[in-house]
Amino acid sequence: KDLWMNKISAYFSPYVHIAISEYGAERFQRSELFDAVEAYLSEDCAVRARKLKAEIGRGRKNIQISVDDSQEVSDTFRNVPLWWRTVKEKPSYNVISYHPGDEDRRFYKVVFHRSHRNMVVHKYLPHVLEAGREATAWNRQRRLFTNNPSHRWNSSGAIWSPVAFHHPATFDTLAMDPTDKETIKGELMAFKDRKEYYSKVGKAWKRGYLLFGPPGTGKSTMIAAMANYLEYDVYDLELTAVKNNTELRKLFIETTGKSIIVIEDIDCSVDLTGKRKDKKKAREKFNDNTKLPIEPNKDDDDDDTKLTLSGMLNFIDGLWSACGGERIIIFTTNNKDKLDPALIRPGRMDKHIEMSYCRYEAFKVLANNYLDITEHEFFELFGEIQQLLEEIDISPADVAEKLMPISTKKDAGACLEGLVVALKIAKQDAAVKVKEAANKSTEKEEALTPSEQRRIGEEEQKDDNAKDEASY
Ligand SMILES: Nc1ncnc2c1ncn2[C@@H]1O[C@H](COP(=O)(O)OP(=O)(O)OP(=O)(O)O)[C@@H](O)[C@H]1O
Ligand SMILES: [Mg+2]
Repeated sequence: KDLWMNKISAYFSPYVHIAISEYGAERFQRSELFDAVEAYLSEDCAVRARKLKAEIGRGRKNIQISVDDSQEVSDTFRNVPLWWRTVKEKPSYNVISYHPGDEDRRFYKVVFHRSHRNMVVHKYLPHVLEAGREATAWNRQRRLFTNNPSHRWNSSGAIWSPVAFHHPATFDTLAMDPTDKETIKGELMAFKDRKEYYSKVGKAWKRGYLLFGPPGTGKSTMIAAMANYLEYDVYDLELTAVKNNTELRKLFIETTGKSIIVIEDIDCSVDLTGKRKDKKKAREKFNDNTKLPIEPNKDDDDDDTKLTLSGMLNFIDGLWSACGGERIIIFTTNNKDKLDPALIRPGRMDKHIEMSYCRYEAFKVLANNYLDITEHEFFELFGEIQQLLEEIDISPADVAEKLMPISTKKDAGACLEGLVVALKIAKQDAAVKVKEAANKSTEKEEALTPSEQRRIGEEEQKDDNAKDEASY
C-alpha cells in the first residue's frame, strides 16, 4: 500500500531528480562528472551538511572532508534551491561487474523543481563540473601510475597502481636550449586551453611527443617537468607487461583525462617492427571491434595474442580516446632510427624533441641549479668550459654529477675546475680514440700484399672513370 502511495505521489510530485553514477554508462571509465560533484560538494556545500566524513582520499594531500553517505545537502544556484543526496545501491546480480570489488554502486542525486530542469541541465551542472574540476586540480596530489601485469588484474588487483608523484623537476631546472624550452612551454599551455578547438576540428584532444637523445640527456626529466607544469598525472606504461592489443586498449581506457601517458625506450620495450605483416589482418579485426573493448576470448585467433604495430598505432591515433579529456602521449628512445617510421610519422607524434649533449646554454642552467652561480662570477672558468663543451659530447647528467659533490657557493670554483679537468680528459680520450682508429685503418692497408693493394687501386680508378662517364 505504501508503495502504491509513493508511486502516486511521485507521479504528481513537481520535483525531479538527476542521478550521476560513479561509473559512466560504459562502466569502463570513472565518470568525471561524479568526481567533480564529489569535489564540488565537499568544497562548496559541506558547510551546510550535518554529517560529514573525513578521510585521506586517493593520494590527496590533505584530509578530505566530504558529505557522508545518505546525507542530504542543499545548494542554491541563481536563487533556485536544489538538494544533493548520495545513494548507494547493491548491484543487481545478473550484471557482471567490470570493476571487481565494487560491491556498491554509488550515485549522487540532485533534486529540484521540474520547472528548472533546463536551467539545471544547461547551467547548473556545467557550473558544478567546472567548480569541481577546479577544486580537484587544486587539492589533488598528482599521481604516477604503473601498469600491473595482466595476471594480477583479477579480483583484488587494479590495472594501474598509483603512487604519489613528487618529482622536483621543472622547466626552470631543465637544462636545454632556452628558445626550444619556451616553445615547448607555450605549446603545452595552448594545448591545455584548447578544448573547443579540438572538438571543432574533430580531433581527439591529445598530443604526441617523441623525445629522443642519448642516455642521461634529460628525457625522463623533461617528462616530469611537463607533468609538473601542466599539473597532470603520469601513466608510465611498461610495454613488456602488456601481452596483446586488447590489454593495451584496456589500459588506455582506464587512464583518466589530464594525464601524460609515457612509454619509455619504445625501441627496446617490444618488437613492434617485426609484426607488420599482420597489419592488414589486424586492422580488419580492429574495425570490427571499435565499439568497445571486449574480454579476451579464447576462441579469438592469433591476432590478439600479440602486441602489434597496428595495435600501437590505433592506441596513438586515439580510436578509443573519444571517451574523454586531454591526454599527452610521450615516447622516449635512444635510437630514433630504429623505430618504425609508421610509428613516428608526423600527425601521429605531433612533435619530435631532441635532447642532446650539454652545450653552454644548458650548462649555465645546471650551474645555476646546482651551484647557484652565474657567468659573471666565474667569468674565466665559464669561458673555458664553453669552449670545451663545443668540442666534447657530454651528457647533462655527467655534467650535473661534477657539479654535485660540493654544493656551497664557496666551493663552486673548485667544482668548475673539476669539471674542466674532466672535460679535458674526455677530450684527450676522444683524440686518442680517433688516432687509434686511424692507425687501425692504415694497419689494414699495410696488411694487404702489394698486389692486393694494386688491385684495389685499379678498381677505385675504374669506379671513378665510371662515375665520370655517368655524369656526362
Ligand atoms: N637536461 C637536463 N637538465 C637537468 N638535469 C638533467 C638533464 N639531463 C639530465 N639531467 C640529470 O641527469 C639525471 C638523468 O637524467 P634523465 O633520467 O632525465 O635522462 P634520460 O635522458 O631519461 O636517460 P635515459 O635515456 O638513460 O633514460 C637526472 O636525474 C637529472 O638530474
Ligand atoms: Mg630516462
